[in-house]
Amino acid sequence: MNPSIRWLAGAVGGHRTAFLSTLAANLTSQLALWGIALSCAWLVGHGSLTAGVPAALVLLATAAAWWESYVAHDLAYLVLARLRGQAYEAIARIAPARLLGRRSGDLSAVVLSDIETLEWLFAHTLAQLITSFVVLTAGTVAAFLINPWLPLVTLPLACLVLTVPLWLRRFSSRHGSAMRAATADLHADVVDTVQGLREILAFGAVDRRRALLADKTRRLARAQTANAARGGLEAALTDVLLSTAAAASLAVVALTVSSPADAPLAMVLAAGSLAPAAQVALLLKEYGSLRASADRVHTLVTAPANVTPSREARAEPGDVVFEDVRFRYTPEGPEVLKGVSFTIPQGRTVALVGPSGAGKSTCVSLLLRYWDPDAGRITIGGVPLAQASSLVTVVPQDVHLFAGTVADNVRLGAPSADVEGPLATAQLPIDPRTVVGERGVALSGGQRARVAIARALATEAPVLVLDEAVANLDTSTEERLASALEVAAAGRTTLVIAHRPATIRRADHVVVLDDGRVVAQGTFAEVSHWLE
Ligand SMILES: Nc1ncnc2c1ncn2[C@@H]1O[C@H](COP(=O)(O)OP(=O)(O)OP(=O)(O)O)[C@@H](O)[C@H]1O
Repeated sequence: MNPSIRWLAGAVGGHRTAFLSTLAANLTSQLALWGIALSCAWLVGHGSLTAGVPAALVLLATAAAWWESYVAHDLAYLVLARLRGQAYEAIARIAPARLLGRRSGDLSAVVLSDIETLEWLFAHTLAQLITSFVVLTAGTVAAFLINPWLPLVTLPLACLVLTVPLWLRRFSSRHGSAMRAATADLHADVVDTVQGLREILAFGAVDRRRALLADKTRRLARAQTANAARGGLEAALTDVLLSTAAAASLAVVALTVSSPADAPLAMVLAAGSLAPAAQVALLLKEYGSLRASADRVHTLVTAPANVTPSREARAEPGDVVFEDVRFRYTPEGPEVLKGVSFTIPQGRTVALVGPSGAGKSTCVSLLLRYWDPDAGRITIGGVPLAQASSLVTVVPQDVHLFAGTVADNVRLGAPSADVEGPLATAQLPIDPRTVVGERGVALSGGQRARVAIARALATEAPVLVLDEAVANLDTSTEERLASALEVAAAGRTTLVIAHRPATIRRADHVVVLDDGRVVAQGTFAEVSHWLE
């Protein structure tokens, strides 16, 4: 069995009772259906059984089918909920490092559509496969007891039917992967289009975008057509084999059953071993797409973390120290930080400056523990960052606001924090109940930046990272904000990345980075010739 499918089948282990209920209900329903056919066949042949037996079995089969549908879907959605939780944890664990290589639409396709596809595995496949094999075995044994010739014909043909999905398995896997990949690709482009709608309209790119989406839709349609054509071929082959088996069974019954009264029963017993084989073939028709989805979910959920797990100790505020920090984004990529050392004394502000690509944002990413350094270390108050990362908060360069109110966004890192105080410090005179719209579209760029500042202040973390936080503001707002930040930074250990001389001048200490190295540090006056 494919390792991803095996891993997913193992996920059912946490819901053993629901799985056993599904199995029992499916078995009861299948055996009751078989019993209906057998009792009716007996009735037709002998006329001695009362109609009460098939009627009771009909009731039993109906109740069991209803119960099975209920518990199978209960089981499926329990497992899907757990998988979604695992996918979310994986995204949190690997973000943002590994996510940088993936498109957000592709990621949401894994979390939404791939996991949803697996519903078929949990609600309609696992228990049903076991039941089909039980009914197949019982049917073959019963047929052997009544007429030893019957299984000699039906069993080889039933086994042949079971192998039909295997004949085309290579194609099924290929079609399934192509279909899931095309779905995810289209999903990613739709999400990208919706997110960038304003730019698309502003730059008159609607037609080109529509053509791109139409192209991706055609690619998906081609993958679906190929998959459906293979499914049709599988169904046709299965039908040919089943028809051959039915005709052969009829011949065996005609040649070997002496009493006409036993003939209907013999035919039903023959069908008893063929029907489960047909059901297995039908269930496995979706194998390719299930496998592709399982692979994608498995890859995400088992992706290793970028950083060692945090072990928050009772870290106290103190100096933030970078000691000979070295880092590269990928093992084969260039070294981006080549032994960076500097200190941000407790309660002071350090400005990190340097040309584009010098490694300033990388230092911030390491301080926020998106990645761990390859060598060297970062400490706060002498404690390794892994035990002190809750002391750090950030005002990022690209602010993301969630749909909701200003207060919801300010409280992102501190759910019970006071909102008015941080908003006042960030100099944002706004009603905290104001709805910000998706990604904060209802606010101006300057307002969004100030919500981000209030959000960072609300956490009361003693180490503050400002990544070009004033980039979105006009000159007068920037000046007001800069003075507000000075108040906020008082008592906090602050690292500012800024290109503006005014911001750099206000810092207590300036660290100049170039090509991943600290090339100078000191007061603004001491390093000013590096900044020209
Ligand atoms: N996710 C990434 N994967 C691979 N390389 C990266 C990644 N992020 C940044 N880099 C590379 O690392 C180097 C340092 O980038 P960084 O963003 O830290 O520079 P910076 O000084 O902040 O630049 P800027 O002022 O333009 O923002 C650059 O060469 C950049 O191309």
